Amino acid sequence: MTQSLTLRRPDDWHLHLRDGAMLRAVLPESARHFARAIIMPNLVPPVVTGAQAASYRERILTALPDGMAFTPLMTLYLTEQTDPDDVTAAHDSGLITAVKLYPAGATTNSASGVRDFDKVRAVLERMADIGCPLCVHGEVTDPDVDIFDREAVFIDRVLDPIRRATPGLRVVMEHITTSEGVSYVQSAERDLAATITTHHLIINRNHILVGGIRPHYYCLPVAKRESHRLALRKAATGGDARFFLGTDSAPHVDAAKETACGCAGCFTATNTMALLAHVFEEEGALDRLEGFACLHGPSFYRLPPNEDRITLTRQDTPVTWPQKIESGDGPVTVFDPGFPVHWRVQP
Ligand SMILES: NC(=O)N[C@@H](CC(=O)O)C(=O)O
Ligand SMILES: [Zn+2]
Ligand SMILES: [Zn+2]
Repeated sequence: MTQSLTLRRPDDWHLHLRDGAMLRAVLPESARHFARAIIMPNLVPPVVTGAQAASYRERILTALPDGMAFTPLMTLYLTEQTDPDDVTAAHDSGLITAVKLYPAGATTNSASGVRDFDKVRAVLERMADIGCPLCVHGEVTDPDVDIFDREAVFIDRVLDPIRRATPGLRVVMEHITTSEGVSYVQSAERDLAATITTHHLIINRNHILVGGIRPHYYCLPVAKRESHRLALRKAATGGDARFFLGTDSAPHVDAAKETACGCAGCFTATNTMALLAHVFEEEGALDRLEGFACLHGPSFYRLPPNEDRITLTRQDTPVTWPQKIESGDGPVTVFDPGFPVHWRVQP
């Protein structure tokens, strides 16, 4: 029996497109299914000013193949030197949708991130005034904190103090990976939401480490134990509008992943919607996929939902997708869930 599911066209509220040849290779993978995406600014060098965001936006639009529609929602990379007036101008003109906070050293290309949170206080206050959301990579970088505890410790030591000190600041905890992250978001009546990735609904830390080390499952925040994965599944499929899709699709060429010190990031743009249909079906929540992938994000960002539709169909034989995308600098491995998937997005 063929089952089908029609949804509003989804958006991706956390996406890495990179630049140059990699941008040209991965952009169609997202634009094929997604109408809009929040574009992460962690290029080398990062997208720090409004002028840099404007030129990155142009490069994305230039890389978009003819006939494809896609709206990049730009972000600025917050540094200790960020000028509140530049943020205001970029936000008021509609150029940027959010500002991204990376604790210095927390993840890929985060060296210019924030070390001393007092130094960004004025920018955060300005963002609260103008209604510009802050997207947060929520991990402490303190070497004494175990990598599996870094998200929970960040909430207590950094995020909650920032939110208390900056009433009205609208915050998205990006790519949450823990039950503590879920509970923290649920504890806030307003001004707080979280993105959840596709891969964190599928893998736990055993998938990375048992039976051999799997570099393509290594991302940051690193996948946690099974109880956390289950908490994320419950949050994503539970219908709560504070949780929405941010794939964190983060391409790295295989040579940078399959090496002694491999980069963090899972590339899921190609098969995310099929995988989400699988996950939501398993949870008996197919009717809530549209909320998670198409409605809750626009509602938080105060944007209209997309008017056009996509259709997912379920077929008896497992679907296939390319195992790798050629990037110009080498192949990028597409996330492999490790189980057969029967859903596909109708072309
Ligand atoms: N998620 C990752 O593991 N990597 C991201 C950075 C990030 O989102 O933290 C990347 O840019 O590769
Ligand atoms: Zn991150
Ligand atoms: Zn990311």
